[in-house]
Amino acid sequence: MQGVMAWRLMRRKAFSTISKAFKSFSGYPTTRSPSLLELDLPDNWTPNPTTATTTAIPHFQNHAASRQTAALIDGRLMAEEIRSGIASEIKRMRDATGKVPGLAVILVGNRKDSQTYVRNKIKACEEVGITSLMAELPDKCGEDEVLDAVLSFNENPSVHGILVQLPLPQHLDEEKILNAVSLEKDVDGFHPINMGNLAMRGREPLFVPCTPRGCIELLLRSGVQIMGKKAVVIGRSNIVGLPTSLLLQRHHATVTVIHAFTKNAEQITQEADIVVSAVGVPNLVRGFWLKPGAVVIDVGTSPVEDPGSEYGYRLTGDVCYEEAVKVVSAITPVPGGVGPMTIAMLLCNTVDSAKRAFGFS
Ligand SMILES: Nc1nc2c(c(=O)[nH]1)N[C@@H](CN(C=O)c1ccc(C(=O)N[C@@H](CCC(=O)O)C(=O)O)cc1)CN2
Repeated sequence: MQGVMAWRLMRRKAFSTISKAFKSFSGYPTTRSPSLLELDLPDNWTPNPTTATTTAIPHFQNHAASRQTAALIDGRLMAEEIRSGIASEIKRMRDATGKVPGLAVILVGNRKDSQTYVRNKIKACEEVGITSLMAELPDKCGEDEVLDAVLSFNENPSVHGILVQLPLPQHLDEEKILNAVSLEKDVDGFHPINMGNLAMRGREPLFVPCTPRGCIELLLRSGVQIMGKKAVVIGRSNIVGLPTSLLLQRHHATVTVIHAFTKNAEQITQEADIVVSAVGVPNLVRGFWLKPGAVVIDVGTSPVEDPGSEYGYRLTGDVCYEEAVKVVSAITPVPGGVGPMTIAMLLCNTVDSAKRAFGFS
């Protein structure tokens, strides 16, 4: 009896010590485990100091000698086909319902790249028959102004898709703003509930994020079998790496995610049948990282100085293209691979949303 009492006393004391320890982490409710959730470290990749032209790698040289050349996965062409299908679908919708889909875009600040992407999205909408609305806000605007724009588009029945162009200026709370987008109109698929449904088995997200959906479409339309394959996703961002890894799992691949803290990234990637890279580090993935015959989807698009080109720079992927083409069986180019598919998938998501709203199939 005494033993039981002593054990109970000990247990109560231990519990009180643990809960005190939890409470000492300011801001953490006691139901959360700090050791599990606190380690949010940025992925600061160290760019590869070598380039394709300066370092010879024996493994790569072997393949270079065999002059194997990969098939090009043409994202521009596929996106064009998809856009033409969408245009017909919208015509059918307009004929049947008298209505067309509407997309609202929120652009904050004056980043040149974001302005270009938004311009291209609006042009793509026009071409297929989607009505577009735009809220352009200055770099220094307050969070309330952005939230007001989101809320007014949430209420607008002629808007079926809302997107907030990322990245937002630093002073704005991205999480709060993205959470404010109506789940039914979140055509980027960035809402945490949508992402949660994407992650869970047996659940269906309302929208699949555009770039990850584009990556899978590129694979499927190229006849690449995903089921049972080893896939490596390089990068774990919320908008590309994470949802792409979830989608590949949904297609029954065995997925490994590589990030800035991964040891032996090269060896892990060497085993993959499918490699999707989305870190934005030019030429990070060298030819010798890749398994002969693998399929590569390169999401990275970094501007790299190039005095010889028209604008003084050229867009470069994460994968060293000149080396990779001699090793793999198929690869997306940069530009002209994933980028155009991102916009095509945005149009698809907007049409899907309008169909749901109109009860049209
Ligand atoms: N709200 C969002 N913000 C951002 C997303 C997104 O999906 N939703 N993705 C990226 C940017 N992006 C779309 O917004 C995007 C990037 C690149 C391309 C593209 O077509 N690239 C071309 C090259 C274009 C050029 O020459 O400059 C290519 O790869 O061929 C389209 C869309 C971050 N923000």
